[in-house]
This record gives sequence, C-alpha cells and structure tokens, in this order.
Amino acid sequence: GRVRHYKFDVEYMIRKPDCLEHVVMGINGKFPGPTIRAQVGDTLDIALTNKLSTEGTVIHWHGIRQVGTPWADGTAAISQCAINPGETFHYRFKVDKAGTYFYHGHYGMQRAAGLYGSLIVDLPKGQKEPFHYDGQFNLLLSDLWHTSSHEQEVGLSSIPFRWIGEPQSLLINGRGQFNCSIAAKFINTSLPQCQLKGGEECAPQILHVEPKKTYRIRISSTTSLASLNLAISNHKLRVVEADGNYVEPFSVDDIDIYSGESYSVLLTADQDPTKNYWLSVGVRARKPAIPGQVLTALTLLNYQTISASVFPVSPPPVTPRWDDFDRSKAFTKKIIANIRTPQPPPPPYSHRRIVLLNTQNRVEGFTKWAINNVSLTLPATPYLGSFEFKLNNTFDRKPPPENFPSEYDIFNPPVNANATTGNGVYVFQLNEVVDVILQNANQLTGKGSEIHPWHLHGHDFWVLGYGEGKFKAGEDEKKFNLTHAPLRNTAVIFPYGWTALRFKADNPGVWAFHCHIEPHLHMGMGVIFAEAVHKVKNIPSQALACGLTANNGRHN
Ligand SMILES: O=C1O[C@H]([C@@H](O)CO)C(O)=C1O
Repeated sequence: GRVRHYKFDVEYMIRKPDCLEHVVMGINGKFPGPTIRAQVGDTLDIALTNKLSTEGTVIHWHGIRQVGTPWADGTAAISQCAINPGETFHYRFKVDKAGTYFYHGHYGMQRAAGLYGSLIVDLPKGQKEPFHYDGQFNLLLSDLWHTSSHEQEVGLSSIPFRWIGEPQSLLINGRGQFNCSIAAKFINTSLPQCQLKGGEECAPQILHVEPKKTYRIRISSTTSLASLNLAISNHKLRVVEADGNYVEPFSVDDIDIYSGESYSVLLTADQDPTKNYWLSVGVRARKPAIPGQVLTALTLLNYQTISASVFPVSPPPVTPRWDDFDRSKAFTKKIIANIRTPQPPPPPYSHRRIVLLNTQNRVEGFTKWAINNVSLTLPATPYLGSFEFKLNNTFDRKPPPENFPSEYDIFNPPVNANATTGNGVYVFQLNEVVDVILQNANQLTGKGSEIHPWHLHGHDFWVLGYGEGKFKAGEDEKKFNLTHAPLRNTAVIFPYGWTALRFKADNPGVWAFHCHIEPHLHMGMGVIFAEAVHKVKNIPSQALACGLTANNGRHN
C-alpha cells in the first residue's frame, strides 16, 4: 500500500448548512470536512492542525480498527491528549478493510458542532466487490441545532438539566433546508430557503442517474441524536454492506440508520425515466418535537434523460412511524453476514460475559446516564499513557461492575436514581473472547425507554442477537446466531430490550465503547476497555504530552 498524506486544519467557520447562518466546525475551509478516499493496505498520514483559538481537538476514524496503532484512534483522554490550539498531531494508521467509514471529533461535543467527514476505503485495483454497480454516490447524514454545541453542553451539565431537544434540521452531505423539508412545505411555500435554484450552499446535491444502470449509494450517519430512515420513491434498495462488512443482500423500500452506522445499498434506475423521484431522510425512534411533523431532508434522484428541475409527480416517501419499533427490529434482524465472502464466524464460546445495564440517573442532582450505575467521566491523563507508564493514581484501578442486581426492574423508573461517576476500566487479556450483553431499561421518570446505538472502538463485533425484556442467562444464549452473525462496529439496543455482542480482545490498546448519541456520551454513557496494553509498542510521545504523562511518565 502507499502512504497518503493529508493536511487537516480544524477551525470554526460561519456557514449556512440549512440556509441559515451558523457557526460550524470545518476542515480546510470545508464543511463537512474533505472526503478521504484510500485503498485497502494504504497508510493514511494526516497532519491535523488545531486552528481553534480556545479549545483542544481530536479526530476519531470511525470504523477503522487501528490494529497496532491504538494511539491514533483519536479519542481525547483515552488514546491521546487533546491537541492544543496551534499544535499539529500526526495520525498515521493503516486502512485494512474496504468499506464506508467516516471520521469525526471525539472531544467535548465537537461532532455536534459539525466536525466530521467521509472516509471511503476501496478494494485494491483488480479485486472485485461481491456485487456489481456502474456508479456510486456517498451520503453523509447529520443533524443540526440552532443552539451552539457549547450552549448544548452547558445545558446538559446544569441544574436544572436542560435537554438539547430535537434537531432543527437534517443534513445530507452538510446541506439541508430549515423548516421547509416537510414535503408539503417544500412544494408549496414562500420561504426563501425552500425556493432553491441549485447553486446555493444549502441546495441539495442531486443524484443524477442513467436509466437501467445500477448505483452503489454509500450512506453513513454521524447524527448527534437522530435515528434516521432513508427511502427513494418507487425504487427498491438492496442492502449489501454494513459498517464496512458485506452482508447477505436483501431488498427493502427503506432503510433505518442509527448514529454511528454505515450502509451501502444498490439502486437500479429501472423506473419511468421521464420522471424524477424524491430521496427522503426522516427521523425515527424519537417523538417529533411537533406532533405529527417528521423532520425530513430531501434531495432528488434525477434520470439524466430529463432535466433535474422537473418536479417529481409523486410526493416524497413517508417516513415510517417513529415508534413502530417492530418495523425497526424487522429491518435490523435482516442484517446477517454475507455467505459468499469469507468472514470469520464468531468463536463458538466466550471466556467472559459482561452485562451492561443502561440507565438514566442522577449524580448529585445532575442528570446522567450510567452503566451498571457508574457514569463515565474521563481522567486528565489519557488511559493509554497511564498504562504505558504504569501510573496508578490517574484513574480508578478498581474495575467497574460486570453485572447489575438481579432484582433491578427494567420496566419501571429506577427506585433509587442515584448513581456515581467513575473512570475505571474493564481489563481484558490478549485474545480473550468477550460477550457483552447491553441491557436497556426504563428512563429516569415516567414510562419509556429509548434507542441507543452502541459503538465499539478498535474492533468489529459479532451481533449475536436481540431480545425483549431482561436477558435471561442460561436461556437466551441458546438463541444466539453463531453461524451468520454480522460483523459490525455499531449496534442498537431497542426499548426495553437487550442486544448481545461478541468480540475478541485481539487488538492491544484502550478502547471506548459507548452510546453514539453525542449528548448521551457526554452525560456518561460509555465504558472503557483495556486490552493487553503491555503489548502496545511505539506510542508517539506527542500522543501523551499532557497530564502526568507529559514528560514521558517521568515526573517528580
Ligand atoms: O438524555 C435524555 O434526556 C432527555 C429526557 O429524558 C429528559 O429531558 C432525553 O430525551 C434524553 O434522551
């Protein structure tokens, strides 16, 4: 593979992503950041310069496993020190698997501020995908608030707690139209942002297709909060890839996509070529801020035989009901490993099981999320450096609980909502096979249970199964899918349900495992896995230039 060099300057910029002016984070003057395109086996060398004037930054390469380079994972306080204003940090790592990925900020709530972009890894020349296509598109989906990420962050860590609410706009490749994305308004309105000519910075990017040809549409979601559904009028979508892994192809009218996930779907332009069609992205899984009004982003599928300005005759696809979770589960359960490409099945057994109860809690009056009653707070010294230099006082060396009390009632608000904060880590031996059972529960007050997409750094995991209610040890594992379990890096837990994952601790490093909803992570919804860290070699000193590791761990 070759080495690809990039220079990334991270800065705040004034832009109009949804046709209204906002401050967003950008890279090299671009929002979203530039798309990185590489081939399997390449080494990416990204010199990231922090051009922010008052805060640190890091970038996480979402879905890249960072085999042998855990210090390049881009997680502040975990794999490295946040990069200070004016400083340049070199991320150097190998991309070893073809697929649709993305990158994003992983410090504070910088992803919510717009620090993200696409990362696409192609097969080496001469190698073929297990499916055919004539062209491709890339859609990076995100959500946007009209309050700044700083304002959101302060609200979340205030008493009384101030929730961020639902987004104001959805963006496709950083473009949306505030308040006119609801189909009826899009068609019949006088709002200027709904009357686009096409050259505006917020104008949707149109997908131009030739009749009869097949296109690969890469779709990834870096939303802060929203669970999304994507559909194109009259056209079937054939799902072929999920999180950089080939899946057994299946055709659907629409796909669900949770924050942290990526898919490739094939679309064949086999419909009436004298018409154009809507591509619609709508919010699911959370109650709309305005009852009955589904927040939507739209663009067009244009048959190049006609002008892109020809208005579609049929209305945009209707996003499935937000709380039709049976439908969501039916889609998610269709995703299984591709049978024709060699993908390792999960090891038939695990050495260890960790059950993680997800609850909304209170810590000293603050509203938090906790895992087995511990809400994650990150230490000042990055974990990787603490292990490297055997520092014992930088974080709590007592590992967090591996289960929760059996009498815990997941169907009701917690009897005692008080949790604690913590920064302990789950420690794994090299090649230990670990099962994680993610257990959902009722929210803090009232009746309800939310969706959480969990993302693992440093690995893909096998999704062994999804179930309803409380996981029943000794019984539910009999239903695990050990033959066609899909490999993924993000998996959702459904309301009041559990999700079972298996992974092999074969990548020495310190890895975050967390809810990919940005405010939830900020509120403590994550855990830290440390794997055979003594095997990690050659950590650049630049990664550890802060806290008690600032002087190569020699401090007095
Ligand atoms: O963490 C959250 O807080 C709010 C709500 O539960 C309290 O305002 C919400 O919808 C979340 O997902």
